[in-house]
Amino acid sequence: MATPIDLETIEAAKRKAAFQAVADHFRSDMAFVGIGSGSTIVYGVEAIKAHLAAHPPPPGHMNWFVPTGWNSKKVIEAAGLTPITFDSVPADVMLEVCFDGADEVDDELNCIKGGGACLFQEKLVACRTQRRLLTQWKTIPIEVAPIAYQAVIAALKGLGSTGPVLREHSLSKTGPIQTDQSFYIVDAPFKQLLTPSDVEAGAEFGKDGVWDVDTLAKEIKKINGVLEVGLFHGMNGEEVAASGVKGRGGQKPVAVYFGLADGGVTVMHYKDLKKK
Ligand SMILES: O=C[C@H](O)[C@H](O)[C@H](O)COP(=O)(O)O
Repeated sequence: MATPIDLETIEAAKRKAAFQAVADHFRSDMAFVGIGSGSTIVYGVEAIKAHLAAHPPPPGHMNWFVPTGWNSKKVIEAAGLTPITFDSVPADVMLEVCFDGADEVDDELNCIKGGGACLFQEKLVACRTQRRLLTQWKTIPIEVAPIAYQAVIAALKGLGSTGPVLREHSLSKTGPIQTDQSFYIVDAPFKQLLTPSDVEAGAEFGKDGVWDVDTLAKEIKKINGVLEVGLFHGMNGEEVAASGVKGRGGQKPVAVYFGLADGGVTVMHYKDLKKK
């Protein structure tokens, strides 16, 4: 049996990955930077703070950090950085970069996010970002209107999810957990998702609960009462820009930084995947 990795090693690996992502992609002269949610991003913010201390921004220059939820804002503030709400970012401005964590990442950089109940605002910010960097449950978190959760669960079963459940506090008498939008989270297990390459290679989907990432994300978004789905798929911000669309980012990251138990960091960059 494999030896379980202790918590200290996991945290050290997350921290190292976050620091490397920041070293590779953050600059002190950036104006708007997205900050995701979760435990890994705490290290990302620590790295940004250290970077700014060592390389102060040009005189008079402001670095604005766009949080993806309440907790994310608190992490920014605790580091002495300046948060700005998503709706205060001028409409014609793109965020230069966004750092975030993920629950799962596949070989094509599709991600599952929402393990900590943050996904709607993360997707809002992602879709306004040129470059997203991620540091690393086969269940898919889905943010739903409280009044509709039972209907959503029934619809998810119709799509083939085996046992979607409403996420509750560990102390269940306190009820369902609520998101930053005061919505609920339904966790929906599905069979292993197919990637776009699997589909190109002819794999069948759409029956017996077998889906590809793109189609399943769209099908779940169509269910009445669903605000957002924790599948981050499709194009990344650089691909969107290259397609000629302005003022919009992409859901997928341009790179993922995996912290390893041996102290190393593995980087998956989308351009390298394309060369394969
Ligand atoms: O809902 C939470 C967010 O999507 C997080 O970014 C994701 O769960 C990864 O979190 P962590 O960095 O704690 O693994």
